[in-house]
Amino acid sequence: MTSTNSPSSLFQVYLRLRPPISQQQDEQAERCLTVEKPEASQTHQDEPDLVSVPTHITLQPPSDARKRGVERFGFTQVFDESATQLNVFQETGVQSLVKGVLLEQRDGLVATLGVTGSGKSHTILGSKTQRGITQMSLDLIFKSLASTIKPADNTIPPILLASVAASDASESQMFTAQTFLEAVYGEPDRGRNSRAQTPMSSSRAHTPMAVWKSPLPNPLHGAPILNPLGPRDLLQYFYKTMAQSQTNLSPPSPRITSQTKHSQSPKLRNIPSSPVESHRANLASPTIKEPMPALIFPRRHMPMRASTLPRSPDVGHLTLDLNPHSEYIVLVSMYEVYNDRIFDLLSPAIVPGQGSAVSRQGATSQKDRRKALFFKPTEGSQDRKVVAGLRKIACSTYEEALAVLEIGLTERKVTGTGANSVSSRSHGFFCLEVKRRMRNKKTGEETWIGNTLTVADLAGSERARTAKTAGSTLAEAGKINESLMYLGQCLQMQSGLQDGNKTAMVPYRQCKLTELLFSNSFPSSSQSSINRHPQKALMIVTADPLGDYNATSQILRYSALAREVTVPRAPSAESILSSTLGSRKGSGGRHSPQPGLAEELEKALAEIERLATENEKLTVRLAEEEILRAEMETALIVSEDRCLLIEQEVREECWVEMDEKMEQERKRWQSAWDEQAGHNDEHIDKKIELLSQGFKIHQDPEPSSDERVEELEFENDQLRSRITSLEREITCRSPTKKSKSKTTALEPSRNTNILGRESDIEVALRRMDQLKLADSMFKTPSVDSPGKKQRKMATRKWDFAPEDDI
Ligand SMILES: Nc1ncnc2c1ncn2[C@@H]1O[C@H](COP(=O)(O)OP(=O)(O)OP(=O)(O)O)[C@@H](O)[C@H]1O
Repeated sequence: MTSTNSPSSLFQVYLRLRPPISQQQDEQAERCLTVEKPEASQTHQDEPDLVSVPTHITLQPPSDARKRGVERFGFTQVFDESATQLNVFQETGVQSLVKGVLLEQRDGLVATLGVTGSGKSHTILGSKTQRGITQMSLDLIFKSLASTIKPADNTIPPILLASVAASDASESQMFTAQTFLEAVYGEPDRGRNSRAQTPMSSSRAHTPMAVWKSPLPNPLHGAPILNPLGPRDLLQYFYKTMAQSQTNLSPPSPRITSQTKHSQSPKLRNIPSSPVESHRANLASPTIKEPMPALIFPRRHMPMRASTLPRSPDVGHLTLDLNPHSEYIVLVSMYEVYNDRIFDLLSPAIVPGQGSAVSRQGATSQKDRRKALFFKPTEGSQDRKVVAGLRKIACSTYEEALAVLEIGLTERKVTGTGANSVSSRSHGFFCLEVKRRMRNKKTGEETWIGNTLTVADLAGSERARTAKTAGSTLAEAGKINESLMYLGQCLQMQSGLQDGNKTAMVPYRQCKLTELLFSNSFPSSSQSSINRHPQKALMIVTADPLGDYNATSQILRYSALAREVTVPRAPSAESILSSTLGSRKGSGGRHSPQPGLAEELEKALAEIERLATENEKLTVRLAEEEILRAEMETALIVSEDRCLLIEQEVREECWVEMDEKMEQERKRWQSAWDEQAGHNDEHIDKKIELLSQGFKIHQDPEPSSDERVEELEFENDQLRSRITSLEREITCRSPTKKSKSKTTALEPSRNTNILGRESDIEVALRRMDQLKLADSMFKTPSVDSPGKKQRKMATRKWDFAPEDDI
């Protein structure tokens, strides 16, 4: 087993066991973790002569599980359930990390890793009664800086912040806590007192915040627009204000010289006391024309509960001695790694025109609206990677810092509500940066340099895969599993390698989480960074001894500095035999084995011994194979998640592509259709034109009355002659009806007046029809078939049917 206290490890790894939440849980659950008693040689690193600390635990598989080997894990130190928050703070060496930040120009990093519910947040952020590592570190920093942190009224003047911002290498935006808290809560004085609730409070934020350019109208009611105090803005503003009032300062150089920056100078008395005032003055000033970017925060309503702020454990006795003549400033920033991207927790999501709450789910239903930040070396930080573009809040009191922390935590919670779990959807990073004013003795230029203590609360390795349905939930679960797997690989590599190999061998560039945790752990290779020390880091792994065996063993395998598999020794055959013989002796009082029997017994014993050893070896191998299999299973799950993600992305891409093609095709068809319709219209228009040209409407001239009379007389004559011919015909055909018909036919002809003629004609026509009908009825159907006759009748019917029916 490798040494668990290797100074060459990039991370010191501690294990903390969580006490049972209730007595019932303690009684019912099966315990899988046991802390081994410390060996004499295992002593605490800071107090080698005094304390022996436990460093190993054994993980016992549950009784109902298949036969598995007992695993033994080694850590820098193991804290059992009785360990207090202060024990953990002191014995993990967080104090030495703070010392590194304040005095040794060394970054520090504390991270917690563990299964959901194992106590990560409790360790890092505490509870309503107990402070966590973050609060204790903050308190220690502020207590140590008490004599140096100025001014006395705790108001950071803009000029001071401007000079800090000017020398900041991370392209950040800086606010004073007063300004920031005023933006969030709307009451300038509340932030000065302790507004901070316990970080464990369950309050939820409203809307992720929106950034707007001043002087655009504010779309959110009651939300103030504030000066963000970017370095350039601040300096520009400062010099412009100076010029406007009474000073004759020259334009700013990138570095601020000592003569320009004495806030106590009488020349600077008219500087607005806060950035809010600065901004108001700026807006009021006719000489300053450039619109400055501004920030909108939806107001929050959180009850002030100073009395509930936990004050214990107290870390006053750990205070560090600093040079009282140095000047320091504390900057708090927070970010989270969500879906392998970095987001600022103190910056709002950009949701223009939206004043209501926007959940993470809502945001991710399209794309995450927040701007992802880069972790990179910058112009001012060539050899050290920084998260660029963060919002940093300058805090002058412990309470202010806690209030800012509370806001960031609330943002993290809110953004995590898209799925079911709140805290485990992202890895949270809280950065406490302490900068010291430095002056170049030769040039008189001054700058602020500093280091950061980062506290990271990593997402729990819960069974996210059971919740991976689709979309953002799937992506979240996949990314968490993936990042934790890479972290496990890095931790395993870092503990087993010598210093020289580490940069090359630790695979920390695989995801954002490992990049953030490991990038600054290696000594810098650049010439310019002779003074930069690699960061000092520690990992606190939390575990519930009564929790799920599989999840716990996976985390322990990822994180332990050393690991081995042991098999519980079966009682040896000899001991069984001797005990059996002993018992026989005891019962019978006499024992005299025969020599042949004894020999046989010896042989059997030897054989049993051999078999037992072989069995033991095989069991160890089996256990190792089991572990390998479990690791492979994890890798497989991660790969499956990845495949699903890729598949989903490909599907989405295909969908988008198909949509585009369909749209193109639709447009093509539409234009062809329009073109064709145009042609048709043109064609028809031409035809109509041609036809209209060809048509000449002819109207007969109205006949004169004489002509009309003549015409009628002519018709009359014709009809009369026709009648005559018809009468003649009738007379020829039917002699019996001759006289009658003659009488009937001739009767009207006797009527000689003109009116009588018309009725004669009518009568004649009616008779003709009757004759036609009679004629057809009397026709002999000799040759025609009945079918034909029927058809004829039908035809007649057809002839007589009213026109509408036809
Ligand atoms: N050392 C401890 N002493 C007392 N209570 C504890 C301790 N550790 C954890 N707890 C309690 O256990 C519960 C779960 O702990 P916590 O919320 O810290 O888990 P977590 O690992 O952060 O879970 P998640 O990943 O879901 O955020 C809380 O109620 C917490 O107060």
